[in-house]
Amino acid sequence: MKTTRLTKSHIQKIYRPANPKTHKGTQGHALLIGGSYGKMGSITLSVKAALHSGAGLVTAFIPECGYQILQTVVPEAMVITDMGHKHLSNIQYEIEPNAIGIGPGIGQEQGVQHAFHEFLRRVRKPLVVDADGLNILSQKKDWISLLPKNTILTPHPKELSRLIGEFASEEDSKENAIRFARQHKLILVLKGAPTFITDGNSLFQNTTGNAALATGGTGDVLTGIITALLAQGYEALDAAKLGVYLHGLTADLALPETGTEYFVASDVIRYLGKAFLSIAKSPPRK
Ligand SMILES: NC(=O)C1=CN([C@@H]2O[C@H](COP(=O)(O)OP(=O)(O)OC[C@H]3O[C@@H](n4cnc5c(N)ncnc54)[C@H](O)[C@@H]3O)[C@@H](O)[C@H]2O)[C@@H](O)CC1
Ligand SMILES: Nc1ncnc2c1ncn2[C@@H]1O[C@H](COP(=O)(O)OP(=O)(O)O)[C@@H](O)[C@H]1O
Ligand SMILES: [Mg+2]
Repeated sequence: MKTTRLTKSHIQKIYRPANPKTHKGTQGHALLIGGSYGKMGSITLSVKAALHSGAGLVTAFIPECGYQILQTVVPEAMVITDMGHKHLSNIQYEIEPNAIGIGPGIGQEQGVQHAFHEFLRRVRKPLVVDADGLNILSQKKDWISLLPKNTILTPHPKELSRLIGEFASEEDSKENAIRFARQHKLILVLKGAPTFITDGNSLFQNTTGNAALATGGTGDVLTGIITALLAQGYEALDAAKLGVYLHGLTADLALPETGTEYFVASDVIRYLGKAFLSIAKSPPRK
């Protein structure tokens, strides 16, 4: 399959600057579902990244033990807690988000698997599934059919091999991932160096990013960025392309200032403003 490189001009055709008259009610409501005891950092990073990617409202759905952490670290986010103390057990909420991201830090316990299954049976929104959400799907392959059309999956190579199996070469793995995306009508973000994106019919290769991103939590941040873009009404493939490009661009912009070693996942969020500004064709309108 022909590979299209995601250049700045390709991305500039996707990016839509905010309407000056917009308000938080029209900027999209992103719901991020994740976390467990010892892994609240993952969903906190996703939530923060969504807020810094233009979502008008962001809600976190987390196990009860994360309540104070979330409310303290990210006062801009709203929080709904699960009945489960350390892990998710029953994903129920009364809000109507425009997009949902699920998976970072949730673990794969029985109770979590059950809650995830019940969630999948009901969900009808634009969706991103990452991390342990993908690992659970790998164990329960028949749940893949419950994913809404154009759901975005964001596996790293290990998560991908759990999902579609091991192959002799990266090329074979990519070919099979493309087939998987086509068969299940999903968008796959094949994270790596570089990241590829496919909807099963076309394949895109990202051109941003560097080794500074090789640090825990940068994938959790990507989940928050893409979910926020979906919530703002970007089509799934566009949200994946724009999100992946901006995510890598933060590391490229940071590199001369931070170097590789110093850079952490929070720095992706810190440089998101500069990344958005550098793809804008003109300064933000008043
Ligand atoms: N601060 C936090 O709370 C963090 C929580 N995290 C959560 O921890 C859980 C486990 O996620 P992990 O991804 O760490 O565990 P996994 O077991 O899914 O993946 C780690 C394995 O994948 C391999 N791998 C990763 N990227 C690779 C690449 N580009 N090429 C080849 N191999 C690669 C690693 O070598 C390692 O063997 C998830 O729920 C995740 O969301 C992580 O996101 C890290 C940060
Ligand atoms: N050497 C690298 N060059 C470019 N991007 C990288 C590199 N290493 C990691 N990344 C990016 O960092 C992110 C890591 O995601 P992931 O493995 O899910 O991390 P975590 O689960 O810890 O948040 C992916 O977007 C991946 O493409
Ligand atoms: Mg990850």
